[in-house]
Amino acid sequence: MTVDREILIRPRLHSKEQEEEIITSVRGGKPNRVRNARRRHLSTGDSEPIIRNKSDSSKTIYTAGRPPWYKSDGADGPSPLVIGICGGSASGKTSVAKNVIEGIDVPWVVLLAMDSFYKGITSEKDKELALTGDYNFDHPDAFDWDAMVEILQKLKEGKNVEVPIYDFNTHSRCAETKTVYGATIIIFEGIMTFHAEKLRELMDLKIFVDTESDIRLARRLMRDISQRGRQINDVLNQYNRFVKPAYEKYIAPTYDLFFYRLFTELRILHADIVVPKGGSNRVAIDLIVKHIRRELENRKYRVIRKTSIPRNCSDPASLHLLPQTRQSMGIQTIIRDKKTPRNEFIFYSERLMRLVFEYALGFLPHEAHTVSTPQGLQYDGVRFSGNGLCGVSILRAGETMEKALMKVTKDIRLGKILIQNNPDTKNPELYFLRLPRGIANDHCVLMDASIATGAAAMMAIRVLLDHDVREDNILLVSLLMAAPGVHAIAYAYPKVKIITAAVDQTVSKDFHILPGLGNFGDRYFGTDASETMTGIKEECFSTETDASETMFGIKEENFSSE
Ligand SMILES: Nc1ncnc2c1ncn2[C@@H]1O[C@H](COP(=O)(O)OP(=O)(O)O)[C@@H](O)[C@H]1O
Ligand SMILES: O=c1ccn([C@@H]2O[C@H](COP(=O)(O)O)[C@@H](O)[C@H]2O)c(=O)[nH]1
Repeated sequence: MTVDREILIRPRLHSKEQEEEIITSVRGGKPNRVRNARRRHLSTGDSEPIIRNKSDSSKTIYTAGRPPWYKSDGADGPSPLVIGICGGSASGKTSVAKNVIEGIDVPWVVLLAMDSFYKGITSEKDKELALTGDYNFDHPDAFDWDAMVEILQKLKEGKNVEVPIYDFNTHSRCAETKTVYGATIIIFEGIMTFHAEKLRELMDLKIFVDTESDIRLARRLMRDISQRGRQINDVLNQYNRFVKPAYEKYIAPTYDLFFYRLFTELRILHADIVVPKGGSNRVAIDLIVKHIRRELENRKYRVIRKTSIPRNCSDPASLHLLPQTRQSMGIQTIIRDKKTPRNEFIFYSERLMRLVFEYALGFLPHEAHTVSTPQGLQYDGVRFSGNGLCGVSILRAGETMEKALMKVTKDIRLGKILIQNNPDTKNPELYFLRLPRGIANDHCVLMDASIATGAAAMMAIRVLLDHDVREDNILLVSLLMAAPGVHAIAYAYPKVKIITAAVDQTVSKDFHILPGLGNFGDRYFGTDASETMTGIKEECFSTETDASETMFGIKEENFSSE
């Protein structure tokens, strides 16, 4: 397993040390709260959980999975396709996985490494053995099989999981874990991925990467010396004592008839496809990609949005509804009225925004704070006790809320996310991203004027999490939400506080909130729906970005807004 510089998105602000941190990244998503600039070799955790598609730079793939769109009520949704990739150490498993991911071109993919499940060593004696290549990491007993099965099973069910992170330098698990979400496709790669029956049962396709032993040894020598801090003699010793025999006994018999006959009592042939020459075998990769695409088509992959909720389903604990006073009800009545002219619609919706923001700010952490009044007396009050506060709008309707947020919060830093539905796949896609600098330590007010199925909001939450914002530091604020959207978001992200002025019960088949208030953006901006798609993008890119800076089709920019 190696670091591929090319496929990482690197935001431009990084200093040399931060850059160092990024290129130490390995496969998968971002380690939680890993802030170590020291170059480390970890089992998992690309610093940016994104892969750029080399053949089409406008496509972006999220390798830490996608939010569990399905099962907002524990119900259906197509099961993800699980692909197992097995092969000897340094055979090119990771390279094959990445080439396949780029070829299949779906936005949400989980890339999980078996290395993450090494038990690791704790005793001083074992550490000394590991140093000289005398500890056996190539035996099934070196892995935590129960954790592997549990995590893969959960991902297959669309749930999010905490994946351990393994440090090859210290031969131990890191304190941090990495949050990974279920996805359309889950790729699980490692030296013994076909070893356990319970794991094999979860796999829909089993690929074996077959690379000559001398090439594997040469690659391993280079990798272990340059990335895992080993000495040449120790690498050779470990290879001869453990890696080679384990390959012949546990790995090769899962696909190779010769070794299978030698160890027939242990293994049967499991691989569906054998890829000779690994990642450079374009023909094999193309065939695999075609097969996977056909499978996905058969499974009818779509973001299935919930347009209803089960009967008697109570409100989730994370939902906070603005107190329904006559004042807020009166404003709602005006903005829901189709006869309300645009200037009044803007005026009253902005009033409602201020009310809902004031209410939302009450959910931020506060601490006791005493001040002296001009009369020389003390007043025991409270003040905001968080690190910082920022607002992020989901374009375009969320942008209408920025002015109201700035009226109630002084000097707030703002960011924007543009998410649009792909008209063919109906999947939400990320087009534009501009987040305030240092957002990871902030409480973040995520805003959208109306939320129907919750798909765009969930993607936006996911983007914030990918930028290290803590789930419990996110306040999702809107004027109107549909109940199915509330439940879907609360199920996927239970720690996000959902704050809204109103909840309507129904979403129509074409994803309109009923009774609703119409298309908020169109009514606010005075546009009509047919102009909306192109209008938003042009508006967004012409005012906020420099097209030359657009990376990989998504503009990702960190800035501080004064
Ligand atoms: N087809 C190839 N040609 C040249 N080098 C390769 C090829 N495939 C992989 N490598 C290199 O070999 C090393 C191991 O590859 P990797 O995909 O990480 O293997 P694994 O995941 O099986 O350990 C890496 O340094 C990688 O860049
Ligand atoms: O602490 C450790 C854990 C594992 N290894 C070696 O790693 C390879 C598996 O990783 P690949 O990326 O698939 O090559 C395995 O052969 C172990 O020998 C280690 O050296 N130290």
